[in-house]
Amino acid sequence: MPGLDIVLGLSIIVRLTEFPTIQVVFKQLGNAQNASKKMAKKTIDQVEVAGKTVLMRVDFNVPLEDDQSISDDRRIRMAMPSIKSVIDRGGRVILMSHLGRPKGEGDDSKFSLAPTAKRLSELLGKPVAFATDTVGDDATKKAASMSDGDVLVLENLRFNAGEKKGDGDFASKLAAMADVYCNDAFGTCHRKDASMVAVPEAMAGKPRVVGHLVAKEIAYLSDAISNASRPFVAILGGAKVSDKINVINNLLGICDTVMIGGAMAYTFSLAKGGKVGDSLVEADKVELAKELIEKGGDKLMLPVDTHCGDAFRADCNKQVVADGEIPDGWQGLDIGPKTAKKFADLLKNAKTIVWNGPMGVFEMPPFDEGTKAVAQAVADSDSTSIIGGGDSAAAVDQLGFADSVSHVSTGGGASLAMLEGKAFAAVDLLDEA
Ligand SMILES: Nc1ncnc2c1ncn2[C@@H]1O[C@H](COP(=O)(O)OP(=O)(O)O)[C@@H](O)[C@H]1O
Ligand SMILES: O=C(OP(=O)(O)O)[C@H](O)COP(=O)(O)O
Repeated sequence: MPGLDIVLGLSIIVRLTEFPTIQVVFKQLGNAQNASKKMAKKTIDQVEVAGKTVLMRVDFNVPLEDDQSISDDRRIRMAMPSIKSVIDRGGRVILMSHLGRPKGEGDDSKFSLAPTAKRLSELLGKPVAFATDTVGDDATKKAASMSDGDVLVLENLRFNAGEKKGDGDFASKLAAMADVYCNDAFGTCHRKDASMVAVPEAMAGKPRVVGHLVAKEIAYLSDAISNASRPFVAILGGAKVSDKINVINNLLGICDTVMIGGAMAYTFSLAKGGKVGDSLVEADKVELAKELIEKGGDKLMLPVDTHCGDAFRADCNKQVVADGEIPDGWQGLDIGPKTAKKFADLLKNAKTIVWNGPMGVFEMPPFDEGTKAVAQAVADSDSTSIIGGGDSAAAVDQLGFADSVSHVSTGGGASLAMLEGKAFAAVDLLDEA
């Protein structure tokens, strides 16, 4: 049986097969009364799978190029131990995931999971079947004709409106395909989508377990967060502004400093009465941003300058302007050099760093410079550093910093939710060991 190393703290390493019960401690920092909540979840290695079908929720929400090739396959590679654990023991695996946020209108084919099935087949060195739907004729037929050791990837769960709604009927159809449920989608553990909650609920009475990746991420993050040394800095960036702006309030109560870069910075510029041109903003979060500026004081570090372009293209005209002075027709695409230096200077002395979201459009040089400067500062610091998120992981890989940080997590929003001390309903309902 393949082993899995779980790093507990910074020095103790145990093998999952020798220590199959995951003891997870969630502890909200700075809140002694909240103490800790322990749980021990059954893992995929503890279930008899020979001749059985395992319905495994994975997070194959990978970054794609315009031609739909995968620019970073970390999330697929990280799901391999659980997949191999099942097929090596004579089980069958049906993989389900979402990719992106398809709107269900127009052509959503760019959100197809077909490229991930192809990549998985290359990694496994064996054919992987792909169903062009999730609970329709193709999936049902292909699931019914599987042999032991086979792997089938279903099309994007979010092509069905029932996924985001947590629809019971959709969940029952997925649940009917399998004998065992496995959650190995760490990046999606903070969601209550049908595949995360309603499907395991519909499979009550059958084994419902966590996979290697979920076990490893939760063990590492809960330990690193609950034993965090100070100064403790959170860095937030990226493009999921409405998701992440809501966590800042809690992070201000937990961390010593919260740094803001990426697209979220422009909602704060607006809140300060600045000009943001065509930058990405969330107009309905401006009032919240005002409150956060007031509450955060010096703890909340905002950009002082921005690198902007006159179009969302690498070959656009570019200039650096002071924060809040972006001209009409221009958009902020990265933090500016003064901000990068300010952030780097503070990060030098940090002892714990949790980072989610690139500082700018790192896929489009030179708008990768802010992310690179912050990554360099994290690498140079003497800290426990955790970088989470599909695009953030791609950024550190692409910019060559993946080996310089303590932990690259497959979940951005999920690692922030853990930092906030939030419980995961999608994990809580699974079987105790
Ligand atoms: N100023 C900006 N304007 C537009 N997009 C941005 C900006 N800064 C960062 N981004 C984009 O944010 C994306 C990543 O956002 P997000 O999904 O929130 O991160 P993660 O996947 O790491 O959680 C990247 O594709 C990056 O190009
Ligand atoms: O990429 C993800 O989250 P992340 O960008 O916070 O790491 C997960 O796949 C969850 O996707 P969602 O935020 O569209 O639910």
